[in-house]
Amino acid sequence: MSKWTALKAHHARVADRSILSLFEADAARAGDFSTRAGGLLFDWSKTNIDAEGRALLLALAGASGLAGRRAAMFSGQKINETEDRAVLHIALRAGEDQRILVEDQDVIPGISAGRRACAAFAEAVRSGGFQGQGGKITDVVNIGIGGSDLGPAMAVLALAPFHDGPRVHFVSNVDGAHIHDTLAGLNPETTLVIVASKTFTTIETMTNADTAKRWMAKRVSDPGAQFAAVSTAADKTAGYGIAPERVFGFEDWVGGRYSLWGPIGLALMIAVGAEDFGQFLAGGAAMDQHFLTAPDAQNMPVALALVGIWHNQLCDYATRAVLPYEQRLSRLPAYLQQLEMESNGKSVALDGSALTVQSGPVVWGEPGTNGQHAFYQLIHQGTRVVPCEFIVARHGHEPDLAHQHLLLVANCLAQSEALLRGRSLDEARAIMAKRGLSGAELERQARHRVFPGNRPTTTLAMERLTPFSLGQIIALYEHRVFVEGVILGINSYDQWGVELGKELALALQPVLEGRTGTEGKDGSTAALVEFLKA
Ligand SMILES: O=P(O)(O)OC[C@H]1O[C@](O)(CO)[C@@H](O)[C@@H]1O
Repeated sequence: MSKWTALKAHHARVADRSILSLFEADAARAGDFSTRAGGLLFDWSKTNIDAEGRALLLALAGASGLAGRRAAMFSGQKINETEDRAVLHIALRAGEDQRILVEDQDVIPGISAGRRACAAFAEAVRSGGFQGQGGKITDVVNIGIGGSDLGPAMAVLALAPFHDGPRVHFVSNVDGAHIHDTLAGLNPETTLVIVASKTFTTIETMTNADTAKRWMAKRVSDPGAQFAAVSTAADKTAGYGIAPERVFGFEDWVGGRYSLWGPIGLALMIAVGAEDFGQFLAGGAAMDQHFLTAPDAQNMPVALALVGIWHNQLCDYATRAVLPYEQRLSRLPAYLQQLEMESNGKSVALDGSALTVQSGPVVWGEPGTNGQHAFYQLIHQGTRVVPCEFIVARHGHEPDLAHQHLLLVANCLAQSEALLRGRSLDEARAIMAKRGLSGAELERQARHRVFPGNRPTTTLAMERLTPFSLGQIIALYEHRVFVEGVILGINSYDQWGVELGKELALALQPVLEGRTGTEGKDGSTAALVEFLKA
């Protein structure tokens, strides 16, 4: 029997079981289904996975070649086969004493030199050693999209309590409203623009960079002097007129959505300083060590992946909600959408054959408690089950507002408890009876107040959101995506699915300008062009 078949048979046997019954049968369950790594706690006991299910999932992971693929990634082998590239974001946070070879070349010295160059520039911007035409830099605008935006934007917000540098803004959308509203109120003479693009060809980024240059040129005699670039394409940055000392390069074996750890993190480094950025890297490196050395059964990224596989593949839950009870992680769901969906949203296996399992799930979410007053209604009482992943810290950063943090934590725990327990019809009837209802009206009202419960959740808990713990969490999710991708048998590191839309958008520009016609377009697109063309 294949590992998948065995798992499916097990799932069929336990699918209708109540998760609460697992706690009743095993007093030690919470500890047994919790995984710890460097101060983080991942509680996956509020799922329907039992000891047998876990053993079968671990066997599946083992049989998928996880150990070999992990070793291959960490040793610089070209596991991104469709792009013929190594996958080495882990090298960006590795210590200077490590050696990682790509085609017999140690990549660590180059990474260390790049890190030092970024740190020197970031510190110069922060201290005033680097100035704009109008003096010390007050504002930094990072222009990038996808992996060149979501990571730094998420992390800059997450680490707000550590900011002591200039204000940092992010422009990503080609919608002119984004750059217009961001630049409004900024002083071009004290603004630094970072053009962040791995390829330096992305149309949104290059269009916004041109707009920023024109805005700056109105007040600054040499706008290029207040531009920096982060890219793998040194030839293109030079062509754009940015002096080489402000160009920070990285290698093509760093995928866009995995690039926050290197020069793409420049905006973060300017905001919090090189030392705190180093702590962020240290957190990521600590998670790497854990992932490499902890046995699979005690391995946190593996645990997250097994829960993900169980819910997506066995239970057929098509989405998962990421719900940080931490306002400053409000961009984390968007960041994870790219990380997870661009990585594991594929229909083809490594060998080019059609995938025989589902691709990765839809990832979405919002911070708690806001979500509670918006979409949790469906999570509690809707007909579809949405596995929820809660994230919470023991402490906030506002000692004067500790009572608010306590309320936040109470809400987080209450949600997973409510989703586990639910409320039975009898309990709802008792509540209605207490309110003085009886008969058919009591019955009718009680039915609306039933919570089915038995809805799976996990909770990732930490001491406090710091540069180090943020690094741990981001690396944790990266490795989770890797493990899920290995189990699904796909390449998590290419993204061919983004190409077609880009090509068609380019072709539609002259059609919308009226320079070419709508021949060959489907009826809907042609009609929309007619309606929307300027
Ligand atoms: O950094 P670049 O090359 O501008 O690309 C931005 C983003 O665009 C994508 O290629 C998707 O369109 C992402 O993978 C990438 O993060």
